[in-house]
Amino acid sequence: MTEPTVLFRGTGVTRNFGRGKHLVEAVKKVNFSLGQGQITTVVGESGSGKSTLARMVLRLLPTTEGLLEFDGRDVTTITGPERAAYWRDVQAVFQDPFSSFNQFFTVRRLLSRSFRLIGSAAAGRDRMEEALGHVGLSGADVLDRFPHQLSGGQRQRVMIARALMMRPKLLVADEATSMLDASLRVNILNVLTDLRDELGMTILFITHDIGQACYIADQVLVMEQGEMVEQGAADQVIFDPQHEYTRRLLSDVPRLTDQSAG
Ligand SMILES: Nc1ncnc2c1ncn2[C@@H]1O[C@H](COP(=O)(O)OP(=O)(O)OP(=O)(O)O)[C@@H](O)[C@H]1O
Repeated sequence: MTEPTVLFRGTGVTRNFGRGKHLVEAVKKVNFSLGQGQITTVVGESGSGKSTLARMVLRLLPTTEGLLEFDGRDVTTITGPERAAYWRDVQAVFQDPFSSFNQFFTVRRLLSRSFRLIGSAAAGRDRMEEALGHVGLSGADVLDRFPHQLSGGQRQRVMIARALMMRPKLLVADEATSMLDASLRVNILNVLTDLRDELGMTILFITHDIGQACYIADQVLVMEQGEMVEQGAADQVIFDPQHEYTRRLLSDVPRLTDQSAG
């Protein structure tokens, strides 16, 4: 198989919090790349630095050290209009879809807020329908509903649609399925693999659950206490893990090894 084009590359990426006795090295000199059109998952236990890494990729958190390159450009310290443009190309979906919703806004109103970034209301409406279609929802079904009238899975699909309206090149999903029950979780994972297969979307998927990581990933990055202890093609990491920590994570989900995860 030919190597995919690299869309995002992190080199020596480091993030510390606090100092002196209170220093926390949340992410330590991590090197990784995200292949265009691939799903890369970052997996690790709570506190391993996954969200900190995701927030640096999203440029929501400055790096302490290291280089971030997107589409061949150094984006490590971009600010102002350059960063605003970056946030169109790189969109995020977070854990709790409820928290991002104003309970008194319909889905239509929530999604309409992106229109000004798209240019015109007419173009925005087209994109809204298109984006809802990509996540398997129809406007007629959800646009006039309020958040409490949607299931958790529908809410998360609306949030993915909102991100897709910007036609991002990279979608970062940080524990985007962890508040959903198992069947809805698989449904969202399938939405993400469809986005990869149909749109060629590049996805960075963050999870503490190696079962989910393996279910959707092309590439798996394993983090332990701020370090990236293992990375490789999903099959290689699942069936021939090199690091003890990865083996331990995998041993918690024995059924994975017969590829029946879900
Ligand atoms: N703003 C902050 N100030 C101080 N320490 C922080 C901050 N954010 C994260 N940390 C610390 O950095 C380390 C990594 O945290 P991070 O949230 O990135 O881990 P995680 O793998 O995403 O965990 P979880 O799955 O629980 O979200 C932890 O020790 C955490 O306490």
